Amino acid sequence: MVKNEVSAHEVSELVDQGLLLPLMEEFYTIQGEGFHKGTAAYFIRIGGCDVGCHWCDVKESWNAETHPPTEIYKIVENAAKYSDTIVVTGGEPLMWDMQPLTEALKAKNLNIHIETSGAYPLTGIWDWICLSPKKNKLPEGRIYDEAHELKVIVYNKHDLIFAEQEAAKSNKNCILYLQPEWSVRDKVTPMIVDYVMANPKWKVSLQTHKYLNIP
Ligand SMILES: C[S@@+](CC[C@H](N)C(=O)[O-])C[C@H]1O[C@@H](n2cnc3c(N)ncnc32)[C@H](O)[C@@H]1O
Ligand SMILES: Nc1nc2[nH]cc(C(=O)O)c2c(=O)[nH]1
Ligand code: SF4
Ligand SMILES: [Mg+2]
Repeated sequence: MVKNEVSAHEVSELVDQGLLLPLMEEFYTIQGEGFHKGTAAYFIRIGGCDVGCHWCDVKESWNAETHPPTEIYKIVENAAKYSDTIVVTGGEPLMWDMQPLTEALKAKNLNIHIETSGAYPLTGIWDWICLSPKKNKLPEGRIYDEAHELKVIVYNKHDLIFAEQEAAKSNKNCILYLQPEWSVRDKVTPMIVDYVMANPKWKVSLQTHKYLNIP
């Protein structure tokens, strides 16, 4: 091995420690969904997810092996140039230890948000947690107490029952959103509208970036 070159074993240890993360993409855009929709933010998309939502709109993220292990300090240095609001998403970011990345972002005084299914234990320091639970791999533990918003994706009417079950587990300040699954939006959006008018503790969330044709 050439001097300074890191072995595959060392890479995997650094990934385990959260010092390298499989980076799929990063982009500056407008947060399209949920409470912070309309706010400019820099997105960091970390690869790897085994939750398996059949309608997932980023299936290319699932296989972590296809995304290069990237030094968190490079990610942070770059992110800080664009925005003071950073959204960490994936893939499922909580598959990895988020403590080092979020500490490094905080050292730059950035606001850090996460988009997560909660399928893995909560790590990291967050200013905003968007929990989007999935039936196939339910969240566990303290994330229900920590989440600022609960965003349930509605693909069919049973998802409204699931949404109520998940809301019952969430903290009392958690803001509740129903978001249409994109491919069936024409069918489920009217159902969500009726449901929110009948049950106004819920709010509608749309994937507004897709209407705006931005990333
Ligand atoms: C791609 S996921 C990545 C973060 C994390 N794995 C999660 O599911 O929360 C980002 C957000 O997009 C939502 N989402 C994914 N596919 C969608 C679709 N087809 N329609 C609507 N929302 C979708 C997820 O529920 C989540 O809130
Ligand atoms: N503009 C924009 N807003 C988003 N909100 C959550 C997203 C995600 O994929 O996590 C997302 C995304 O991919 N783009
Ligand atoms: S948990 Fe998130 S990234 Fe994983 S499959 Fe579901 S929507 Fe996609
Ligand atoms: Mg998205």
